[in-house]
Amino acid sequence: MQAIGEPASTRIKGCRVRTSTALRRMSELGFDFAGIHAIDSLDDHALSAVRSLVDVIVDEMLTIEPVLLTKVDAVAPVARALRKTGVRWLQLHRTWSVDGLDALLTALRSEPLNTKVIMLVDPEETPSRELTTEILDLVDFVILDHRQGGTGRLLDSRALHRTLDVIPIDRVFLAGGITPDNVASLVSSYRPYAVDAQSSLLGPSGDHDVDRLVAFATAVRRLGAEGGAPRAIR
Ligand SMILES: O=C(O)c1ccccc1N[C@@H]1O[C@H](COP(=O)(O)O)[C@@H](O)[C@H]1O
Repeated sequence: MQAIGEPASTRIKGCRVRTSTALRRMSELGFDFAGIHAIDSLDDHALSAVRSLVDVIVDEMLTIEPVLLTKVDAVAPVARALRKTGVRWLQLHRTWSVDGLDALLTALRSEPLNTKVIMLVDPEETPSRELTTEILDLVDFVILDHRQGGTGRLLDSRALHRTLDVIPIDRVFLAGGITPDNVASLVSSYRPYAVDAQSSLLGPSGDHDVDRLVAFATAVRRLGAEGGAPRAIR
């Protein structure tokens, strides 16, 4: 995986990874991040499923970073989940209060994991400039997506542009309806730190579809190899 701060092409995150097969395939294809869901609960059952995927990454030395994705918004269970699974990247798919976030980060600082936090900002909710700036002061990255998540719908472009006036693009995971067909154009236009896709990578069975994974990774990597298309004027 590319290191933070390295000038590099846009990273790729694939979400809702549930099987070791999908994990291996994504790693082989050069996906940088695997989003592993524990959306509504961080109980032992959910954490053991996350842990078994993390074990595959560690045991097989896969070059993909697991991201724990949750809507749980309480400090103790989130800190425990990271401790129990060994995951170092956390996606909070819910807007925390600034005080809550502060408490979480204080708790995480006492852990040895050096967790990177990605927090949801939904551009269509027109977050205030002040709130967005406060969030940016606390977290490492934001994910721009619909609050609901997993919608397969693109963000409204005017709302997206408004939000990107406040958030540096190299701290953005861009999500929401990104597909193998539209990802090249979005990367060329915005050059986010990472693109994130879920619905478009799943086949009818709900599992990751190999052809879609290949098409998605190829579309992003081809741009990187070409040095990227010129940034679009917004
Ligand atoms: O997929 C879900 O059900 C989900 C539920 C709650 C929060 C996030 C969820 N999914 C995340 O949504 C983005 C984008 O998905 P899509 O490409 O638009 O389908 C991705 O990070 C998913 O992990």
